[in-house]
Amino acid sequence: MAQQEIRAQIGVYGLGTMGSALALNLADHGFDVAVSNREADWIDAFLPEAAGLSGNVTGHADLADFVAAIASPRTILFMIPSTKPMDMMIDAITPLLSDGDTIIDGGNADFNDTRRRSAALEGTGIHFVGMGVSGGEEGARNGPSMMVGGSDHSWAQLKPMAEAIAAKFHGDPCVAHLGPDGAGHFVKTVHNGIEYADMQMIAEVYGLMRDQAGMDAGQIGQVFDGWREGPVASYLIDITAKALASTDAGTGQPIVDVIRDQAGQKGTGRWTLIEALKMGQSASTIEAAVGARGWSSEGDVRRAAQALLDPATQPADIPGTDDMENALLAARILGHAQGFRVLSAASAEFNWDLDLARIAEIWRAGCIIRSALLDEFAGAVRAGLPHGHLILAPAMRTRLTAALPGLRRVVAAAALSGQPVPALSAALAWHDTMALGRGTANMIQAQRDYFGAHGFERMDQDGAHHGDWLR
Ligand SMILES: NC(=O)C1=CN([C@@H]2O[C@H](COP(=O)(O)OP(=O)(O)OC[C@H]3O[C@@H](n4cnc5c(N)ncnc54)[C@H](OP(=O)(O)O)[C@@H]3O)[C@@H](O)[C@H]2O)C=CC1
Ligand SMILES: O=C(CO)[C@H](O)[C@H](O)COP(=O)(O)O
Repeated sequence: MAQQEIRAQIGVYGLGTMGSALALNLADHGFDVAVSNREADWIDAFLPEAAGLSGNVTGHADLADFVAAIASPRTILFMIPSTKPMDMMIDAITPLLSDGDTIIDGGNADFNDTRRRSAALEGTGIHFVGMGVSGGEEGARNGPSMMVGGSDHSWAQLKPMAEAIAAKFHGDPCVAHLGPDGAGHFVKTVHNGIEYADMQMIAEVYGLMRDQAGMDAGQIGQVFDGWREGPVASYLIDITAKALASTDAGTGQPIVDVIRDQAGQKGTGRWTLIEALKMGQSASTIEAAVGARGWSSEGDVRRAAQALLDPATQPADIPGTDDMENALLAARILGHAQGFRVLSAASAEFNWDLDLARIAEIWRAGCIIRSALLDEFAGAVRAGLPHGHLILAPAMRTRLTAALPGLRRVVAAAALSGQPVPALSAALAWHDTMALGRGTANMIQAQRDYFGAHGFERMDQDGAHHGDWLR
């Protein structure tokens, strides 16, 4: 067969961490892959890695050659920054494409951009897919979780390849077509928001052990190692245990002890919040996590403030590690419940008809937030959420009743001893807000009516009312 007759089933553009791993995963599963990259050197460096895999991998420095190497209708996956570079690449590649071809943005995109790009290509015959990919480099290489938004036509093209390379939970591929345009990227954004909250909660418990219980990294690592099999078992607990056991080659110290306490962020956590707030939702655990990353960047101020601020700490019994495990368990349920609530609101807002149970199912393996609890979440969502809330599902109520005492003791001890636990506190405060039939918003309404004549509803009469305020 002549060389030009061999056409790849998929093109992968962008051979960075994620693109190269996904291309290798595809080739490992027998798919023929055409690859390209802005800097051609990366293509030459990449191709030897793909040698010997079952699929044929060809490299193409020229964009037109890359497109020509892919069988029609084409499926082209971009793993590049989903910001300006994605717009530039859409502009560059679109004139080379034909009716029925699909461009996939597999990066972490703001779903508003995905909707804009989908709308711009509407009617051109070219389809646009926003696909969230989770699992980091290792997941991309060996089985990620993927959240797809786009047309049925594109999904039909992509499905066999996506299902083959996805992580499997008891044989079920962790990938699904979740809706049109921005649905996949929105779900990935909320996944990352939950990821932020979970990471922050773990960091807070680590802080209690380090700063209040006086444990060193090795000792804390052993506690997390012991949690790898229990109810809080998760990928993030796993890597926390491994990170705590890792040593810095240069100094011989635990590596966590030489890392500056300043967290980076690329936007997905913040986007979750922005979208939640726009829809009148509060994802307070995620907000606490995003805020904590923000405050962490003010290291110089915090070091100066430590000498100036008196925390007026009070004696506290530092809870044992069983309480801390329960605190993480309860807070993880509450954090996920907020995430699912945001998804549910977005589904209604954008008419996506998101299948929340399927979303929970495709998060059971491959993704960063995979955990022992996710199968329980999936079961609870599939059974139907009372009043639309995960925390009201019978299995979750049972779990919360057992774990909340630990969360309360941890938050109380942290407050007394001056240890910041913003995400754990936010989780508890949200639980208690939801558990209080008569809250305190009557006072907010009184104040609003007092200063602004905004009116209020009464419990005993219909209609809008004003108070006879003393002035
Ligand atoms: N790393 C992770 O854990 C995860 C990342 N993602 C997302 O995947 C995408 C890729 O991330 P990752 O692989 O980590 O990033 P890398 O930095 O490893 O690679 C970035 C890739 O984008 C290319 N690129 C950058 N700018 C441009 C441009 N202007 N035009 C064309 N190509 C460009 C780079 O090409 P060049 O070699 O020429 O610089 C390179 O191939 C991002 O959207 C990221 O958010 C999603 C899930 C997890
Ligand atoms: O999508 C991911 C994991 O799911 C990426 O690793 C992402 O970069 C994580 O977000 P941030 O860099 O803001 O911590």
